[in-house]
Amino acid sequence: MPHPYVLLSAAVSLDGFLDDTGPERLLLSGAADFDRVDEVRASSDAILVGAGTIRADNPRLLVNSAERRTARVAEGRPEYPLKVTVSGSGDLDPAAQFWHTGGEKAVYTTDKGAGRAAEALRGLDHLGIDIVSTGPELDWRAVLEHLHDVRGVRRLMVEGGGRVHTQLMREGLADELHLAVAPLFVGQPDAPRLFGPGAYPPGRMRLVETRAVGDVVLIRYVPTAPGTGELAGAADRQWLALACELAALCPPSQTAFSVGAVVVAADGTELARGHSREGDDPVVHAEEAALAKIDPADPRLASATVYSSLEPCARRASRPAPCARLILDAGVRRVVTAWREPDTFVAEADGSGLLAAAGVHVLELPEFEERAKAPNRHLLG
Ligand SMILES: NC(=O)C1=CN([C@@H]2O[C@H](COP(=O)(O)OP(=O)(O)OC[C@H]3O[C@@H](n4cnc5c(N)ncnc54)[C@H](OP(=O)(O)O)[C@@H]3O)[C@@H](O)[C@H]2O)C=CC1
Ligand SMILES: Nc1c(N[C@@H]2O[C@H](COP(=O)(O)O)[C@@H](O)[C@H]2O)[nH]c(=O)[nH]c1=O
Repeated sequence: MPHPYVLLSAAVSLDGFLDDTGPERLLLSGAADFDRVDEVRASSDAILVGAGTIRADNPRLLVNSAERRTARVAEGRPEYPLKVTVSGSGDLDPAAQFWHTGGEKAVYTTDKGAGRAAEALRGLDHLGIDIVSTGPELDWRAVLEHLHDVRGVRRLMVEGGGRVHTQLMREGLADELHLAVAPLFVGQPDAPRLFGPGAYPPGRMRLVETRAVGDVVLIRYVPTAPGTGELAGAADRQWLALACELAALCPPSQTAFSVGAVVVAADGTELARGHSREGDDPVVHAEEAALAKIDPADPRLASATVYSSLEPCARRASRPAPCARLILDAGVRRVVTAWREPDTFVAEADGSGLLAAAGVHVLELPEFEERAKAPNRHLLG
């Protein structure tokens, strides 16, 4: 199921803290950085914070710039983004500024927390606060799916705190991290940290930007490590988007699809990429071209993911082995595709079925189907 684009935003001290232990919120950002945060808020459909941040900071989470609010309205968007919180306990203070400022509000909670939250917020019925349970436990995927499908959220800004950021990062659900590093120390071992201990996606994230904002440095990273098994992660979307871009590089053809493929190790290292008819080979397929660039003895293949804009082919006349076979022979156990092969050239090709029958995890992300089809429009009736 599609998710919103999830952007984690946080300001940290040089020693990695989100706040100090004092009663007041620690201002890590300076004026210029708070204005940058305001701009990101204005570009978002919803802003999420955990119930811990509501208790600690009593935030308003507004778009403060009148010009930015006017621009949102001119674009047909609500003046303020939807405000979202998560709470397991349902222990929410009805006097918190969160409820009394800005746009619409939603609470995601558990079956147990939903009753407590409804009770706590009973006096605020006129505000139409939406309380949604995801079941006995808080299920982050269910939260994101509900925000996307029911609330129409396409871009979600998450402003903390540490427990929320840690879970979204660990579960591979963050599409982007905005880290503002402030030139000061907290030095208190009990102060809240940005990220707690636990099992995070392996490997290194990809740096997409650094920028000085006053005396603060903004660092933007995107994830690279593929999801595991049947679960799609944020990095899967980045890699599949790249595969769709590679499809646009294919020499044109009236008799074959244009497809892009990338092979990525479990730690997010790109092993190889390819596209249809690349180099001097007029019939080579994208997955075939990419796999040919990797040593078959490379031990990373067993835990790698193949991203292909079109499902790997199941039969072909121009080569002895179809791409589904090549993937199995390479020992790859996970494939992510955007588009099922239509009957244009081969009737009932079912490369995905062939791979799944051999125990490979095959994921289809239909939100990329239009991008995968784009360079093939002339072939589709
Ligand atoms: N510098 C910065 O950029 C920012 C700093 N901060 C700081 O961070 C601190 C707050 O962080 P933290 O205490 O980690 O709080 P969070 O804002 O991460 O909220 C944690 C709360 O969210 C709910 N929650 C989160 N995940 C789950 C789950 N899986 N199941 C059930 N409930 C869940 C729980 O609510 P419940 O208790 O109701 O069950 C939990 O106590 C504050 O000191 C604040 O100043 C916050 C934001 C940004
Ligand atoms: N302290 C801190 C942040 N804290 C975030 O800002 C929220 C308060 O928002 P508002 O009440 O609208 O001003 C707070 O709850 C937390 O999410 N953010 C930053 O970019 N830099 C900072 O230094």
